[in-house]
Amino acid sequence: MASAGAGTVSGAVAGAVPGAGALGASGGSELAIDARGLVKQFGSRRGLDGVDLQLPAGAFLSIFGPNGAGKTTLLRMLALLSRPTRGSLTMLGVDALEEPDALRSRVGLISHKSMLYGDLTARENLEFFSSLYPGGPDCARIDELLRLVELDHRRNDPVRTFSRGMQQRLSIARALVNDPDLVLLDEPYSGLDPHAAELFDQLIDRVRDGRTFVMVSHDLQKGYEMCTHALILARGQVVVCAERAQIDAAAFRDLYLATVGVGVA
Ligand SMILES: Nc1ncnc2c1ncn2[C@@H]1O[C@H](COP(=O)(O)OP(=O)(O)OP(=O)(O)O)[C@@H](O)[C@H]1O
Repeated sequence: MASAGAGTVSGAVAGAVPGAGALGASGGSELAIDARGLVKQFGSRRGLDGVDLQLPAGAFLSIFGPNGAGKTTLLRMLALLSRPTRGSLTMLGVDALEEPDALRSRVGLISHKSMLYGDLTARENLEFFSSLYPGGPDCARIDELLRLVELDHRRNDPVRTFSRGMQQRLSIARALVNDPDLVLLDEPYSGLDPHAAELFDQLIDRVRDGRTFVMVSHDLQKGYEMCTHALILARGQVVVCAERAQIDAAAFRDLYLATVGVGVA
């Protein structure tokens, strides 16, 4: 499965990593993501250049790659914030290009930008985001989430008075307010101190149950440790796509380093 190479990288990868874009989706297992031939054209520049990805439900995929490799472009597509120029994308069994609205409530996004309203309290933020989904605000769930992220005692404080780590915890609650099946993490550790990062780890562990995660990370070691599956992009193409169990850690690091400097499309 190590697939479509990016320039010099493909030679280094060939034969080194098993599998392909199928990520060990064994017969019969449900796919959370089934992307085929995704292309994103920005004028004369190509952000994604034929990306295939088949990810089983319940997996944790870490996406790596140098600056400009296409990680954000791919994540934005999965978050239904951007459409591919070409290709197909099915998520959670739904055609994401034909029926994006049917998917929005099933996908949550946590990025290094908190996407919270500073003048609203923690609770008001969650009520607002909850009200965007069918059924309106779910007060019991909001209370449960505030306890989960250990912000119950700050529920009535404006978010602008929160530390970065606290905002990040609240953004997890925001992303989970609609109980999504697919959670997208865009460099969630960016700007967190070691303690806040540890708390964030614990929170992610506590909300893993049955959900599928996709995380973009520049931290090779952390991203590798957390994932069940790994994807390396360079120049908008898939360089490596494999179950972690199939990847030797040292070889993976070498493969990743080989992409640095060839990522910008
Ligand atoms: N809105 C846009 N308009 C034009 N080009 C874009 C746009 N968004 C992304 N690109 C280009 O697409 C390519 C991939 O960008 P992308 O942001 O996905 O990379 P990335 O892997 O997330 O990089 P980084 O690690 O720096 O965040 C780059 O060449 C970038 O310049």
